[in-house]
Order: sequence, then C-alpha cells, then structure tokens
Amino acid sequence: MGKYILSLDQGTTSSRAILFNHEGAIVETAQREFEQHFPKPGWVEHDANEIWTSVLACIAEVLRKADVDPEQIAGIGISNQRETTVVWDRATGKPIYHAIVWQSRQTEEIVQELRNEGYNDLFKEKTGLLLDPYFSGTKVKWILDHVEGAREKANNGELQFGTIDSWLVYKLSGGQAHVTDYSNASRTLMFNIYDLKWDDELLEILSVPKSMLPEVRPSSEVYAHTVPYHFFGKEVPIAGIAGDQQAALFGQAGFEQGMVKNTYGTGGFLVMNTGEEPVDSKNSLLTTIAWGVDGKVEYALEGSIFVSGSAIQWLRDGLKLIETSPESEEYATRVESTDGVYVVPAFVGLGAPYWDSEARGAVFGITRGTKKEHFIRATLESLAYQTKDVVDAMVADSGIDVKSLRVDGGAVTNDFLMQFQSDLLDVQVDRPVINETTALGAAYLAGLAVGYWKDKEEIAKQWKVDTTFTPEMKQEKRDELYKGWKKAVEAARVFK
Ligand SMILES: Nc1ncnc2c1ncn2[C@@H]1O[C@H](COP(=O)(O)OP(=O)(O)O)[C@@H](O)[C@H]1O
Ligand SMILES: O=P(O)(O)OC[C@H](O)CO
Repeated sequence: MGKYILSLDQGTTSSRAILFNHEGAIVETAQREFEQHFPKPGWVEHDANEIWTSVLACIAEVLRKADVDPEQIAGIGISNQRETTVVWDRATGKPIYHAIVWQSRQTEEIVQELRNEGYNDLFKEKTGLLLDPYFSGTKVKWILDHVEGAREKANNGELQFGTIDSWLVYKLSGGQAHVTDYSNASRTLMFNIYDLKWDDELLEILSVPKSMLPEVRPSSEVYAHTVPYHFFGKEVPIAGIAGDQQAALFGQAGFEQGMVKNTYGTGGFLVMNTGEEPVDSKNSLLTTIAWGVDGKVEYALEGSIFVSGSAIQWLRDGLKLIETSPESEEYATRVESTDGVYVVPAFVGLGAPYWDSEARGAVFGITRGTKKEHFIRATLESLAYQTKDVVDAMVADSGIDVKSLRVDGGAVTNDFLMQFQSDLLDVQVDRPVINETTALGAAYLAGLAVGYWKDKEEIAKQWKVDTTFTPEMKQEKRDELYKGWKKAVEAARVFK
C-alpha cells in the first residue's frame, strides 16, 4: 500500500487539499471557494468556521477521489494565507469575530496613531515589517477593542489568537495544540525575528496579552495528531507549517542563499532566500523568516505586488477586451511592441518597493494608432516591470546578484510574459513542471518531519524545469523600455 502526504493550501479565496506521492507529483486535488465578506469599504473578512469546513470538505473529497485510505497518509502539511487573524474562545473554540483578512484596511486608524507616536522604526527594527494594516498585530488589537467583553476575556487568559495555520492545527487536533511556525509568526508585527520570541515591548504597545499567543515552533516537526473522528478513525501527524509564500520558496527548492521565486497569481510575491542572516532593507522590502528547518532559522527578503494576474482579469472582466486570461498572449504577440504604451495597474495603490497606498492606475503613451493589442501587451508587460522593480530592490539590499528566477502561479503559462520577464531582467526564468509549489512546499516540510523524504538534497533533486526562458534583448532596448516604465510610475504617483 502506497503512502502519501496530504497538503492543505488554505488561500485567500479558496481552500485546497492536494495529495502528493514520493516523487513529489500530484496524485489528486480538491478545491472549495468560500465567501468573502466586505462589511465596509476597504474591509475584508472571512468566516473562520467556513474556512475550517471548506478544508474538511476538501480532505474528504481528495481522499475519496484518489481512493486513498487515511492509513496511507504519512503526514499533513499546511500552507496558508498569511497575516489573516482569528481570535477564538479558549473554552469553546468559537471565534469571537470574523477572521480579518490580510487585505483588510480596517486598522488604518490604529496604524496611523502608532505612526504618529513615532513607533515606525521600532516595529521595523524588531519585526522586519512596516507598520501597516496588512500585518496581524493591529488586527488583534482591533478585535479586542471592538468586540464587547473581549478585552476583559483576553486579560483573563480566556482567548486565543492565531493566523490560519494555528486555527487549522487547533481544529484538526481537536483543540489540543495552539501553535504556529516561525514563518507565520514573522508576519504578525509582534514577533522579534532576531531573538525569535514574542516581543514584550511590542505587545505592550499593541495592548495584546501574551497569553493569547500560540507557541512558535519550527516549520517541520510533528505538532499534533488529528482527532480520529475527522479522519475516519485514524490519527495522522500534522507535521509541516509555513506561510504560503515561504512554502512556495521551499516547494521551488529555493534552499540556497540568493535563490528567488516569483509568484504571478492574483497578486505577485517575490521571495529571496538570504540564508541565516536577516538582511535589513533600505528599499521598503520586508525582512522575514523563510522557515525553521534542520535546527536553524533562515531568512528572506520579500516584495509584494498588489496587482499582478488580476490586471489580466481586469482586461477580461472589467474592460472585456479578452474572453479568457490565456488569450492575452495571442493578442500581445500580434504586435511587435506596445508602441510606447505603458499601463500602471496601481488599482489599490502600489506595493513594494513603493508602498504608496494612494497611487491609482494610469495609462500613458496612447496615440491615435493605439490598438487593443498594444493595450493588452502593455498590461501583460506591467507584471514584468513590477517584478523588475522588486528584483532591483532585492539586489540593492542584499548585494546578491540574481542568477535566475523560479516562477509559479496562474500567469506563468503565458510564454510571452515569461520571455519578456527574462529579457527585461536579463536573467534566466525557470518554469517548473509542478506549478503547485505552495502546496508542494508544505508537503515537503511535513514529509521531512516524518521521514517520508530524507533531506533537502533529496527534495532539491525532485525540482524539474518545464521551460527555461533566456534573455534575448539588447541592453540598450532593455534600458529604454525600463526608463519609460519608471517615468510612467512616477507620473501615476503624482496624480492623487
Ligand atoms: N495565460 C495567462 N496569462 C496571463 N494571466 C493569466 C493566465 N492564466 C491565468 N492568468 C491570471 O492568473 C491569475 C490566477 O492565478 P492563481 O495563481 O490561480 O491565483 P491565486 O492563487 O492568487 O488566486 C488570474 O488573475 C489570471 O488572470
Ligand atoms: O492566499 P494568497 O495566495 O493570495 O496569499 C496571500 C498572502 O499570503 C498574503 O500575505
């Protein structure tokens, strides 16, 4: 009877369960979307119980579809949308408020107050993050401030906080374990990434009692076992946890210092492995923990791009210029260039390295001769330009030359985009055979903990390239194109 690793990838819009075999290949998948709640403009919330039931449904479905018996599951790995915050009652396990999603801006006021009090640098020095509503710390404070009786309960030790990984382990283990891993803790604005502890001073500033916080553990070890009634009578070890972007770097076998992965999903996420030393960013990137594995913690530099593949969705659903996202490639290749057109898709401001929440989208360089094809091509190219902005910042911060980019996410099937990316960066772009790198990373972490895979070397050998794109563009052309992009971004930022 074969053995498998069950990977749970709990994302922002859907939950997935994927079964991997010993070769790191996908055996079966199941996926469930769940409701997005927008109670006020800029607020985004999830029902944590719905997240949990969606995960359970995926587990049941994937096992049934693959005709796999729970006995055959060697371990469970979890990767999750990061920063999203759940607070639940220790005694009943019931969330006291919806999960506040990483995208939500409802703590803007709290953040502004903290900035006004001059805490920006302190948070950055200790957590590697920026003082922004994106991260969990101010979300916990918001819940304690706004839910009736919550503050008192928290002070009495009756509440627990967790990011989605903690919440899932808590539920899977029947309330036995309250844990998180280093990579998730490093996204909370409460965890000191240098001394690897919850930071008393920051907790005091945020008025968050330490008793609420999960225990922080390595990313690969057995944290707990599932309660038998969820898994048809079997206790399965929960053995790997990582935030989804870090899990993707692990799934891309980005184990060496200087290796970079880029995800082209709804948003874009670049993560560079910087090894055992954290790199302080001077260019508005985040310093974060990649993972804790093999008895040590390794660090990463991260840049998030708010709008990546969703710009193509906008062409499809908003402007109705294309019927499907892949069609964008066909249009883009019908013309030789954008003919000087630049699209800056700053629909919700600009992320790294600009962090300009007030910037708005803009299109430049239109003439009477501009055609739909130019417009579509310029939108696709904007994904690559934004990536170059972040890669340049990474190189400047780390002093490490990027030799290749390992890519994943929905838009990487677009060969035009991948070639343009390689041309623009003057770097090799590697698209692997397995695009589900997030789930694979969590599977690897769990598999390592239970001895399903021996070590990282064995895993690195499993990483297989599907297509390599190599730079073909002349330096002069590259410089000219990028100069135009920089001008377009600058101009877009002026219009507020
Ligand atoms: N061939 C393509 N060319 C360009 N964009 C694409 C293509 N295929 C999918 N996309 C874009 O990729 C995104 C979906 O990627 P995915 O990784 O599934 O997203 P997420 O996990 O963030 O929900 C969508 O925004 C879609 O427009
Ligand atoms: O769920 P995703 O793939 O949109 O990822 C969300 C990120 O973890 C947010 O930081």
